[in-house]
Amino acid sequence: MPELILTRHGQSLWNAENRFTGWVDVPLSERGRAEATIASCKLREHRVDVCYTSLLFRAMETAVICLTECDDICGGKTPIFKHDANDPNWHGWDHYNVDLKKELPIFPTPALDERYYGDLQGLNKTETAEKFGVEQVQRWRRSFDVRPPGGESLEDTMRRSVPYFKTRILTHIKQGENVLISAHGNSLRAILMYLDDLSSEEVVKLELATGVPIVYELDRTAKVLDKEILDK
Ligand SMILES: O=C(O)[C@@H](CO)OP(=O)(O)O
Repeated sequence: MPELILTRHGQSLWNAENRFTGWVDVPLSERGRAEATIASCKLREHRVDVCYTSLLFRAMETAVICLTECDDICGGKTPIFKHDANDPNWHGWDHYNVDLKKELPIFPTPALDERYYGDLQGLNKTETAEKFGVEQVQRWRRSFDVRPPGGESLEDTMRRSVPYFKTRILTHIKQGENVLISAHGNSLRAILMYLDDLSSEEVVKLELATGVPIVYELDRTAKVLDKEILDK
């Protein structure tokens, strides 16, 4: 049965500093790279045919580490970035290998970018809670439909991530291929909300750890059969 592996990127430099990040393109910390390496080892027994990431470097770094640190995951294929994510058959200047069957395509797409955090981007989360109150900041961070000032709600993020997930990414699952997605706390919360059929009240409690793969087994109609969180 096809597998769908979702991984939030490893710890970033701003996760370590407890700062709102959103669309700011912050790289992984040393610990984040170690988390991605551990994720790669945990996925040793799994095989990936195609990978999707956001356009943000921390998700790309995590994808590359996952696919190359323990390269059994690629089943002998070479991971290659495909820079036109809207064209599933795109072969531009990346196409140096004559045998397409030896490529493991990685599609970066803005549909999987983190929620845009608006005016909060760059601010320290604890200081922001002291200024605006813990409950208000928690509403901005975790509620389904409340927007942080100038930013996106989870619902807004879901409007771009879930249609792309359904029309583009699930197509691979329906063809029997295994997919790795490397993305962000909130773009993945939106996709998990869809996969696990969570209500807007339930999603408030959903927290995703950095660098921990979640493996779904689906059937060819994309119905979820099993789910395992590789947090041990
Ligand atoms: O800062 C961010 O972009 C996100 C994820 O790190 O934070 P939060 O935990 O508030 O969703």
